[in-house]
Amino acid sequence: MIQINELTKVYKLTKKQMMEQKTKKKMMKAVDKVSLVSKPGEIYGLLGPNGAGKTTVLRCIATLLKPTQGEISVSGYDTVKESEEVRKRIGFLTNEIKLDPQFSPKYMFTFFGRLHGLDDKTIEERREKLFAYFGIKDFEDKKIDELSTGMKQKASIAVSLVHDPEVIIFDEPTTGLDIVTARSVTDYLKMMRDEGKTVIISTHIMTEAEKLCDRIGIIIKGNLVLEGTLDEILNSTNTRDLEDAFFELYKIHNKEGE
Ligand SMILES: Nc1ncnc2c1ncn2[C@@H]1O[C@H](COP(=O)(O)OP(=O)(O)OP(=O)(O)O)[C@@H](O)[C@H]1O
Repeated sequence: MIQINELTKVYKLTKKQMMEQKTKKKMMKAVDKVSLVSKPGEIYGLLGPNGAGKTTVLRCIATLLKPTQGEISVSGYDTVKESEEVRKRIGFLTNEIKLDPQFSPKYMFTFFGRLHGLDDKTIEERREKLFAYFGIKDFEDKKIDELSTGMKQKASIAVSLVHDPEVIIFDEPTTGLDIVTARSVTDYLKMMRDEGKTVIISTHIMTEAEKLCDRIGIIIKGNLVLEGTLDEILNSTNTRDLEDAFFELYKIHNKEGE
């Protein structure tokens, strides 16, 4: 279970960032009082456009960023005060975390397994299962550097699951993957959901959110503007699909200067 209570994250901008973003403001509020609950046995999807704050929310849950205000608990542990306990229980995937290019998927899997305190037999069993499922065996001994984007993503996913975490936090898990590989990832997420794990993902792909997520939170400019099952979202926006619902909300919540 993930419980987020009024999470606000403000970034201090460097001079370079101020120039790039053409702003005189020294602070940037990326997430504004977001509250949500992601439950075991459910896939929660954070859906939003580029820069909406999805990665920031997921990084705060994963203890990589400290909230400016608000609290987050994962399986009852506070992400700031009990970050070690949280880290033991989560599998985190993000595009920005790269596997060491010099090593192979097999080496990285064993390395992270040992880091989590697993014995070699358990690591081997998990590797067999995950590498077979994601079709990693054919390239398990190749250097990460020599792998395609899809192969790297598959290896990163397997490594993030080495300790069989109860909470899965995946930032845009299918970005850059072909349709076959993307389906194997979303099927795996469903399997973990059905095993009773807590799964939260971010996406900007409407069909993925529609098909995969049990509940969807729509985030625009750092605000969680609507949350619910697909049916609840369509009912409350009086629309027929998620894309239409999203644009209805976008018109209201993306006004300049807000
Ligand atoms: N380290 C940082 N310093 C300053 N600003 C940042 C930093 N990280 C993110 N931001 C800004 O915070 C806002 C939210 O970014 P975030 O990456 O959380 O959005 P996102 O919804 O994940 O976007 P995307 O879909 O493009 O990955 C953006 O305006 C971004 O430029």
